[in-house]
Amino acid sequence: MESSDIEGDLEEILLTEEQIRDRLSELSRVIEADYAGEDLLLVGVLKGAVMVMADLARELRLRVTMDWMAVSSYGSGTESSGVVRILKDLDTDLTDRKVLIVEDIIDSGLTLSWLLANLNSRGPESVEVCALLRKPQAARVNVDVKYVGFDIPNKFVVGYGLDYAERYRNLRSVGILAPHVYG
Ligand SMILES: O=P(O)(O)OC[C@H]1O[C@H](OP(=O)(O)OP(=O)(O)O)[C@H](O)[C@@H]1O
Ligand code: HPA
Ligand SMILES: [Mg+2]
Repeated sequence: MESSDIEGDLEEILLTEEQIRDRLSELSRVIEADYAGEDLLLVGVLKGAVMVMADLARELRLRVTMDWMAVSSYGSGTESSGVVRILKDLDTDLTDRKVLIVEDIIDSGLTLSWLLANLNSRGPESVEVCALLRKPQAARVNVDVKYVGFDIPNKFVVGYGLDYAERYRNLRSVGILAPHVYG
C-alpha cells in the first residue's frame, strides 16, 4: 500500500470535497441570517472538527471569535465509551455569549449531550450546534442540533477531520474504510 494513496483505503466515498463545500456554504448562509449583527463565538471540538471549523469560519461573513475544546470518548477504537473527558478547556468566558459548537459528527450523541450541559452551565446567552455529519440510527441520546450538514448511515466513517486510530483526518472527502484496513 502506498502511504500517499489514502483514498485507496476507502470502500466507498460518501461525500466528496465539493459536496462538503457546497453544504457548508448553504449552512453558512442560514447561520449568517440567524446571527446577523451579533458577536458569535465558534467553539470547535478537537480534533475532529478542525476541518469543519476552518472551512465554516472562512465561509461565514460574520464577526466571529474562535475557541477550542478537546474532549475524548473514543480513544483509538470505533465505539464510544460513553465516558467524556476534558483534555483541553476553553480560554473564553462564556457569560452572556452566543455560542455555536462546531462538530464533525454526532454518532451516539453522548459527547454532544455532555458538552451542551457543560457549556450551558457557564452562563451563556445561547448555545447551538453545527455538525457536518449525523448518524440518526446510532443515536443513544437525543440532542437538539440546529445546523446539520448530512445525515449518514450507521457506518464508521473517516476523512475531513474524522479518524480511525488517528489516521485519515487529512482526507478531503468522507468515506467508509475498506475491511482490509481493519485487519
Ligand atoms: O456522538 P458520539 O458517539 O459521542 O461521537 C462523536 C464524537 O466522537 C468523535 O470524537 P473523538 O472522541 O473520536 O475525538 P477526536 O475528535 O479527537 O477524534 C467526534 O469528533 C465527536 O466529537
Ligand atoms: O464514524 C466515525 N468515524 C470517526 N470518528 C468517529 N467518532 C464518532 N463516530 C465516528
Ligand atoms: Mg476520533
